[in-house]
Amino acid sequence: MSAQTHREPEGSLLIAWQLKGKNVLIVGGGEVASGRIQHVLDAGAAITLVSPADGLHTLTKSFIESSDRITYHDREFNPSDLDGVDMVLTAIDDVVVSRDIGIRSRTLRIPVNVADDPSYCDFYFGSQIRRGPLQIMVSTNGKGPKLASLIRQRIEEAVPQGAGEAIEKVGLLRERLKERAPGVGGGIGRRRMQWMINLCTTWEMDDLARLDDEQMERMLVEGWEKNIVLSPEEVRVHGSRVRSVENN
Ligand SMILES: C[C@@]1(CC(=O)O)c2cc3[nH]c(cc4nc(cc5[nH]c(cc(n2)[C@H]1CCC(=O)O)[C@@](C)(CC(=O)O)[C@@H]5CCC(=O)O)C(CC(=O)O)=C4CCC(=O)O)c(CCC(=O)O)c3CC(=O)O
Ligand SMILES: NC(=O)C1=CN([C@@H]2O[C@H](COP(=O)(O)OP(=O)(O)OC[C@H]3O[C@@H](n4cnc5c(N)ncnc54)[C@H](O)[C@@H]3O)[C@@H](O)[C@H]2O)C=CC1
Repeated sequence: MSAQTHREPEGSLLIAWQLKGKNVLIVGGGEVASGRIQHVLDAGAAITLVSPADGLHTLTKSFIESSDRITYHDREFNPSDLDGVDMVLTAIDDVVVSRDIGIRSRTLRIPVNVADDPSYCDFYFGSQIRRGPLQIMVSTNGKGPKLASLIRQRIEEAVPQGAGEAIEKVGLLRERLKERAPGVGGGIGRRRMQWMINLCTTWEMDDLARLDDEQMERMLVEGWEKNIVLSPEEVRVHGSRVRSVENN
């Protein structure tokens, strides 16, 4: 056994939780809650927001006014707010009520984040970067949130400009490839994956970001069908093949 296996685990599970169409209860409407609202809206969920109107942050107010996915209640938390929700986030300035919500949520087996007490959290937030479908989260597992934020800023500077757009285009191309060559697993799966790997490793991100509809079609008809990956030059200049990568 390696030394690694003897150590107490210090991490948490990093996953991209799919919340589209789910119901999230947010208790509190201050600055921290406004950040939570943004993240949950980005994830496509519906929000029930419970917080007295006199404590609302300006950002929270603007979310309530502009989003049709927020149901707002101008009052304090009530235990029946937990009925039928898929996730609970509390960001209030009352640690007794916070912990009570944490305990009730756990009893009901609803995943909960209590902003002011990590020991009542089933999961933590992290410092996030979003560029289209690209999502990067820095977590220090509760040890140093401010440092997480500073590290995130350094990563932000290092992420290539076209990364979000490149991922968007690769996503579209993968969908079209699966339509053209359907089937799960087996030989076709292996061939599709090798072709995508060759494409992603030989093309610059900026070139991927510039791919248009017609060029994608050419890559599939003249590339995939012949088991090669066309170069950006070949894709842009129809017919004149300059360089291509064999798909093996
Ligand atoms: C455990 C966790 C639970 C959770 O919130 O999910 C948690 C807990 C607590 N934070 C506290 C304080 C601060 N939090 C921030 C900022 C952020 N906090 C975030 C996440 C997390 N904070 C989770 C772990 C994150 C990780 O693992 O790294 C970020 C990353 C994401 C987000 O909130 O969206 C966001 C940065 C977003 C960005 O900039 O990108 C700042 C800095 C600032 O405000 O500028 C301060 C003051 C400075 C400091 O303390 O570092 C306190 C009070 C401590 C006290 O009383 O002393 C607690 C409670 C406690 O620790 O007991
Ligand atoms: N996890 C994190 O990243 C951070 C956590 N915190 C902690 O998070 C908590 C919230 O911070 P802020 O948003 O800055 O506070 P805030 O004071 O701006 O907002 C608190 C909100 O909770 C509402 N509220 C209070 N009691 C309520 C109840 N019983 N039911 C419903 N709503 C209620 C208030 O009306 C207000 O809208 C604080 O305890 C703070 O220490 C602070 C900074 C970062």
